[in-house]
Amino acid sequence: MFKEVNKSIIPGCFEFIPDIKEDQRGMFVKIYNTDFYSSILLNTSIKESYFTISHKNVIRGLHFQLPPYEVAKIVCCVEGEIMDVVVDLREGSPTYGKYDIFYLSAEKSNILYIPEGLAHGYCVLSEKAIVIYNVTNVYSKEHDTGIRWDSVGIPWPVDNPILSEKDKNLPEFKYFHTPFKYKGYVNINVENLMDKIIGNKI
Ligand SMILES: Cc1cn([C@H]2C[C@H](O)[C@@H](COP(=O)(O)OP(=O)(O)O[C@H]3O[C@@H](C)C(=O)[C@@H](O)[C@H]3O)O2)c(=O)[nH]c1=O
Repeated sequence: MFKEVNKSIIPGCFEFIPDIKEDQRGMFVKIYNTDFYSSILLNTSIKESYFTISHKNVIRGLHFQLPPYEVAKIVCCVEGEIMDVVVDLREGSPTYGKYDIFYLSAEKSNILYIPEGLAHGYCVLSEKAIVIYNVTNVYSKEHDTGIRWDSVGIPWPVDNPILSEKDKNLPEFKYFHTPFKYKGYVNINVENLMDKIIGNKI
C-alpha cells in the first residue's frame, strides 16, 4: 500500500508515500490498514474520522488533546496543498520543543502519522484544501487545546493568516506546562519495513 516511508526528526512520527493506483477513471489511494500500522507499532484504535475544508492562507492549530484524551492522528490532504507542522511536546523527548514540516498534497497523497503528545497544525498553500483525519480518541471539548501558531519559531509562509478566535487566543509554547511524557520509541528500521511492503507481506 505504501512505496516509501519517511521518518520525521521527531521520534514516532512518519510520512507514508502511497502506491497510487491510476487508471482511466482517476486514482485510488489507501490511507490505512490495521496490519501495516500495527506492524510498526503505531496506534491502530481509530475512534473518529473527520475532514476540514479551508481557504488559502488559513492556519489551523497548533492543536492537541490533553490526557487522558490524548490523540494520535493520521492526516492526509485530498484536495490542494498544505504545509503541515508537528511540534514535540513530550517531556524527555530528544526533540522536545522542536518542529518538523511536511508538505501534504492531493497530488502526492502523502499521509502523516502523528503520535500522541505532538501539537499539530497547518497552513493552506492552495486556493482550497480538504484535509482528512483518522484519530485514535474521541473528541473532548474540555481536553481540546493547543499552543499559539507563532510561538515555536515555525517559518510560516504567511504573516497575517486567517485564524479562528480560539487559535488567536491559545497560550504561547513558553507558558504551556506539558503533561506529556516521552515513553521512548522502538527505532523502526525503515529498510526492513520496505522489504516487507515490497515483498507484499503487507
Ligand atoms: C476537532 C473537533 C472539533 N469539533 C467542533 C468544535 C468547533 O465547534 C468546530 C471547529 O473546531 P476547531 O476550531 O477546533 O477545528 P479545527 O481548528 O479545524 O481543529 C482541527 O485542527 C487541526 C490542526 C487538527 O489537528 C485537528 O485535530 C483539529 O484540532 O468543530 C468537534 O465537534 N469535534 C472535533 O473532533
